[in-house]
Amino acid sequence: MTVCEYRPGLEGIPVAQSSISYVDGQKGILEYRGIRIEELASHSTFLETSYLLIWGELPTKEELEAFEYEIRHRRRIKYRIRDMMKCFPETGHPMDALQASAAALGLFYSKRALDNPDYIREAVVRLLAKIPTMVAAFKQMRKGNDSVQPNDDLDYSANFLYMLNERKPDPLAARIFDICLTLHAEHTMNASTFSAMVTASTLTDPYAVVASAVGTLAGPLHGGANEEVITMLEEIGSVENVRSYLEDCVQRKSKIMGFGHRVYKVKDPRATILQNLAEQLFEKFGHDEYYEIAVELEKAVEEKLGQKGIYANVDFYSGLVYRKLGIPTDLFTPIFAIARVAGWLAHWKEQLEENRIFRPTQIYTGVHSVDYLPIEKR
Ligand SMILES: CC(=O)SCCNC(=O)CCNC(=O)[C@H](O)C(C)(C)COP(=O)(O)OP(=O)(O)OC[C@H]1O[C@@H](n2cnc3c(N)ncnc32)[C@H](O)[C@@H]1OP(=O)(O)O
Ligand SMILES: O=C([O-])CC(=O)C(=O)O
Repeated sequence: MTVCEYRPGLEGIPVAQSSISYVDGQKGILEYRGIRIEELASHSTFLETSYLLIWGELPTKEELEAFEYEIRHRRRIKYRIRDMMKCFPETGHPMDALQASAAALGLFYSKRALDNPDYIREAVVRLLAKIPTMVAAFKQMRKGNDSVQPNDDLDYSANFLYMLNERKPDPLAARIFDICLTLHAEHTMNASTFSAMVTASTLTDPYAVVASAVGTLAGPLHGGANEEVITMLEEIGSVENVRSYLEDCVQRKSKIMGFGHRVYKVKDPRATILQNLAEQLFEKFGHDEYYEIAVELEKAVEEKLGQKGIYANVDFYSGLVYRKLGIPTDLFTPIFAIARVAGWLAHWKEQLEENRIFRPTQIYTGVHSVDYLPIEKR
């Protein structure tokens, strides 16, 4: 066996063979199953893209209709899960609520049959269907309200916005939200997907797989950055303050949220699409004062840090889109999770096809043969 050198963060070390997605970080290319993200954003829907990611091919009309139908009729969550969520502290973060609720699904659907394609499909449908309902339910319950029941007349994205805001969304808003989900659905071996795969490799249930991935996505270096971007734009406050804010960050060696990526060394192609979506929303629903600050910050970061390959990533403009859709800031990362469930499940399914438990090694840096010191002598 070849022993590799230690690389912090496993940088550049392949941990799987996968045919799900591809990134060229120098050229700014992202493909799902070989199809460019720009194509999918223009022509596909989130559920069609999820099918593509999970089953490897675009569905026929009949396959897509059947998939959408199954999901539409699995959106409701059990009253016991709703009751459990009512007991969550209302000040708790929605990502923690989502992680707990996703894990709780395992209590209800505990019979595992990982070698049965029907079981896999059932779990995929259930998770894609119920995760948005859980996110919307917590949003209502933390205000002391009952959750809004799913509306069977509405498609996936329109229904989520409906459950969130208690009114049918504008069609453009729903379409733009759906594109956001497509953009966030998958991204090769990112931290939360790796977490999902490590969990999957023990042959545990898919709810545990998704719950561990949600916990990993929550951090500010990963999916949690979309929320932090808005906090940062608030802190900057005006276009005039952008350059001094950036200088200060560089001096303090603190990270500018929504910039930098392990793989992309140019602007993330999804950031370009998200910026365009934000502009479409501003045109129809009015401007956002933070947009000019964001554009100026992107320009300043490019000038200052572009030579180090630090450019806007997917988390930089997404928050500006969600704000215009009336979504509270602390729901931005749960929305990322709603989308990334598709990618996590695609990798779960792929992992099961040729599973080996993840068990890397470590380089021990501790001591040996130390005598035990009784407590009174320490
Ligand atoms: C969905 C997603 O997960 S997209 C990423 C979302 N995360 C963020 O936006 C948080 C801010 N960005 C970051 O923290 C990083 O760019 C990461 C975590 C995304 C990638 O990290 P890594 O590949 O490990 O890069 P690392 O953190 O080692 O940075 C390499 C160099 O670039 C600098 N750098 C990287 N990102 C940034 C940033 N956002 N702001 C300022 N400097 C940065 C580092 O300080 C480091 O500089 P040095 O070599 O002079 O010490
Ligand atoms: O790929 C990564 O490291 C981070 C990620 O999930 C993404 O960019 O969507």
